[in-house]
Amino acid sequence: MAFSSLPNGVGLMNLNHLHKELNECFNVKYLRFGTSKRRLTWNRGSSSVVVRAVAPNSDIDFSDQDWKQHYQEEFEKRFSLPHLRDVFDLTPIPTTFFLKNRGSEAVEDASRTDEKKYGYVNDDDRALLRVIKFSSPTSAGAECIDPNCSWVEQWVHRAGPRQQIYFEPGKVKAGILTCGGLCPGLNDVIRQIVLTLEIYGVKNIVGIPYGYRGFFDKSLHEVPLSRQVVQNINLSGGSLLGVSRGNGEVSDIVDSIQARRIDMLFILGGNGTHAGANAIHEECCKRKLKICVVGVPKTIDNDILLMDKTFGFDTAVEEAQRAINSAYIEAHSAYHGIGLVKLMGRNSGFISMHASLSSGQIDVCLIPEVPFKLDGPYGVLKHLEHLIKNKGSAVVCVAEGAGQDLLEKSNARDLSGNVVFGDIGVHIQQKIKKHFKEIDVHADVKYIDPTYMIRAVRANASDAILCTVLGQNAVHGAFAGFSGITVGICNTHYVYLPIPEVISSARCVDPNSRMWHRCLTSTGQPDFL
Ligand SMILES: Nc1ncnc2c1ncn2[C@@H]1O[C@H](COP(=O)(O)OP(=O)(O)OP(=O)(O)O)[C@@H](O)[C@H]1O
Ligand SMILES: O=P(O)(O)OC[C@H]1O[C@](O)(CO)[C@@H](O)[C@@H]1O
Ligand SMILES: [Mg+2]
Repeated sequence: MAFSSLPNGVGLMNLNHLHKELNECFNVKYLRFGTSKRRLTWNRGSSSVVVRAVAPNSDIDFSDQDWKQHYQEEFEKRFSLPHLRDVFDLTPIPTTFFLKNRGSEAVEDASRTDEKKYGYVNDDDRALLRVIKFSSPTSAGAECIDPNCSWVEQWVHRAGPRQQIYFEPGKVKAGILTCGGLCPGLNDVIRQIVLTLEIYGVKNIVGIPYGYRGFFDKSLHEVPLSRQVVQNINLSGGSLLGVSRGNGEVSDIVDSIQARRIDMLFILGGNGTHAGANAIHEECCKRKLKICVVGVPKTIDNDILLMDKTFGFDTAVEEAQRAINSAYIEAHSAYHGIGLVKLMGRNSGFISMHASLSSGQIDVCLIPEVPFKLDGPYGVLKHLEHLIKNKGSAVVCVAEGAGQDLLEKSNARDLSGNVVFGDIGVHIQQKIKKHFKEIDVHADVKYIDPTYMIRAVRANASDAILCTVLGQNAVHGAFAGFSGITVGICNTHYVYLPIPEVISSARCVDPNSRMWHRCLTSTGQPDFL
């Protein structure tokens, strides 16, 4: 990815590259200033997703004393939530979701409660997206709009139940699907969506098997869902509904949604799945279908923009830590032991960084966002030599997407079109063995690849709570009439965001952030360049 580097280390992205490398991480240090002129269409098969490109700051005239106001107006537009009212002339009805006194009699007599006034979220409620005021672009992790790094408030929509809804629950058919790779917590989210839908009064709830495939593979059938069916599913990992990768035509998928008479579709998945969800939403708008499409971001990689974290990430880190601990014990117990752990993280090193930090046992953490050399006087191998001599053992953690420039390029793609990476773990293992043989120093290398063990487990307590809130908010969002949105947590508050805003690029570890610097402090590793 080519950046034109500025003297202060700030990178400006070339728009042409965005189209080509949309799935990769950008360390763009200026915040986005989206303009409708700068919309970029991401074509894939028959589907198209509109994402707003990162505009160079030259688009903003900072000499205009009202530039902040213009920026905020533009921001407000970008983050406004698509609503059924944009397409239909609709009159809302009072909600059937009561916050208190949920006994059957109380529901009959809702007038007894004061909840009409309190406890609902107003459409005008907002949460702050950015909470740090950076004084300079050189401050750790600074994301600046203008060269002075001025403070500009950026508000996003608060999630939660509304007092007015746009569907009669008794007439609603709701569908749920899970797509992409597995992730701890999928069952928790499915469960919460079903429970919440039932509380609104929805009776017709179905699961679509194996992600989008369930819409176009005629041999697959809908799974009826109810409180009874989902009661205990959170006790195991995986997805009750199954997952898949692979392309379907968006028009076929919408044909199928239409034929099934689905009114609300809840889509749990990563960036690819969300791109599909947005394409489905746009196609529904085009066909004037009163269907709400609501996403719930799922990725252990934590690579979705703007969110504190995605569900499954905490659990993945906890599991990864166990693998690191085993590698440490092995390395520490062997004469000149070197433990090597490869963790998931296609474009983003969050799992590796956090597992390294939480374990406290890692000497070298390698992530996709930070280039490194294995050979040479400043390379990883030389450092391992030093560690073996001085400490007697070493433990290395490497993310799957790290150091891809050191491997032979392959053009292989998975069924969804994602690049299949070379195995950096095996490569490093071989290089370490070869290096120590060459210098005639004994080294006992133990390689652990816990990849699928990490994401097949059930959610831990903190993820289970996150899943609960996100699942419930997804249902509230659909009843509130929003479509083409996703749910998330920003600065500990729960919000709705337009899908294109969270998938316009992968969220990455910022090598200038405090967290990466903390990781370096903890490992004590040098720059490997
Ligand atoms: N641009 C797109 N338009 C329509 N559908 C898409 C698009 N990109 C991906 N998809 C579909 O989304 C589904 C999931 O995509 P993908 O395999 O990339 O997983 P993901 O959702 O990104 O999850 P993970 O984080 O596990 O990679 C696939 O069925 C794929 O066909
Ligand atoms: O082997 P699969 O199922 O394609 O999934 C692997 C991918 O899943 C991810 O964890 C994303 O969910 C990536 O880090 C990894 O490349
Ligand atoms: Mg993906």
